[in-house]
Amino acid sequence: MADAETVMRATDPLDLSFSEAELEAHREHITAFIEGQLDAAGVDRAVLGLSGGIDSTLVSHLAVEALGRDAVHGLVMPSEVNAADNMSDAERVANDLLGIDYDVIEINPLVDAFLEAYPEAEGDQLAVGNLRVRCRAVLNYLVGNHEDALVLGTGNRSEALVGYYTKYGDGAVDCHPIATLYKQQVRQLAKHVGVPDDLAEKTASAEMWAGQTDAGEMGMTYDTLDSILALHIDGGVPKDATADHIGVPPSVVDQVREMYETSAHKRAMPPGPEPLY
Ligand SMILES: Nc1ncnc2c1ncn2[C@@H]1O[C@H](COP(=O)(O)OP(=O)(O)OC[C@H]2O[C@@H]([n+]3cccc(C(=O)O)c3)[C@H](O)[C@@H]2O)[C@@H](O)[C@H]1O
Ligand SMILES: Nc1ncnc2c1ncn2[C@@H]1O[C@H](COP(=O)(O)OP(=O)(O)OP(=O)(O)O)[C@@H](O)[C@H]1O
Ligand SMILES: [Mg+2]
Repeated sequence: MADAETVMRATDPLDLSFSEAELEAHREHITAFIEGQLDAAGVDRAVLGLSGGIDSTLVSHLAVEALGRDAVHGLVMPSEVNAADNMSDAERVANDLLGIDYDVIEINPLVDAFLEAYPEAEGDQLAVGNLRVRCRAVLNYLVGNHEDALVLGTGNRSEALVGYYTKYGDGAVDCHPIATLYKQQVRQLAKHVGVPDDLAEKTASAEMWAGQTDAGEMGMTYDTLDSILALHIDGGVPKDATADHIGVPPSVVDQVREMYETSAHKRAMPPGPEPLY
């Protein structure tokens, strides 16, 4: 077991790679966190969406380590825009890797019902994509209420810092077990705990519409994003020095800062006015 003294953070803020001791420490830290969250809530079950992507694969794996396979319920929730191989990967994770109970729930009828109620949004790619994500959140909480289970989030530090998630969609959860990890560290930890490489190295996609990739939409890879977040946003290194260090134009650093600033509302409780009295 790694203790605090053997787990030294890298001194180079650009070096986001963990040592084996650090990976083991994160594994223990996160499993203890999951267990602690359930204990504090007085429940002994957890539910989460399984997309076949690496974030949900890692969180479900760590949840099973923390709670045991009988305590974790997976929901595979395909829509018409999900790639079939991602949905079969999600079932592979539930069946072969973890051996947990899971349901496959098609969300198209739910999405269609909303669009029948409000046809004006039909064809609005982002609004309908967010609707798909929020339909899954409703199902997570339906199961969570019914089974007395907490809803586990799968958001990582990279997504949280730039608001790359749907407010009250995949952001609607009871806790965020991998919130401290940049995306590339999610992949490292996944490999460390035994997730097969083909899953750990998969191209990240929100799958809110057909063919969407995170890197395509954000206009940069997670490696670039992570480096800018670590140096400039978390590390306080000035824009030009960050751009030089990473080898990107300063405008890319500006873009990340703008995403960070305009998504501040997603990282805060909804505000109300100060008390009048
Ligand atoms: N300043 C402000 N103060 C308070 N609230 C503010 C606000 N600005 C917007 N808002 C509210 O926030 C809403 C916009 O936020 P939101 O509804 O989330 O929508 P939005 O941020 O526009 O879109 C979600 C983004 O996250 C990405 N995503 C979503 C889901 C999963 C993943 C993934 O990686 O798997 C990625 C998706 O591809 C897209 O780029 C506005 O309609 C408004 O209601
Ligand atoms: N089709 C789906 N079925 C069930 N849950 C889903 C589905 N699509 C998305 N989710 C849930 O929404 C979360 C956010 O999606 P996101 O794409 O950020 O993560 P991921 O798919 O696990 O990993 P990656 O970012 O590498 O694609 C997922 O981790 C999962 O919990
Ligand atoms: Mg995904």
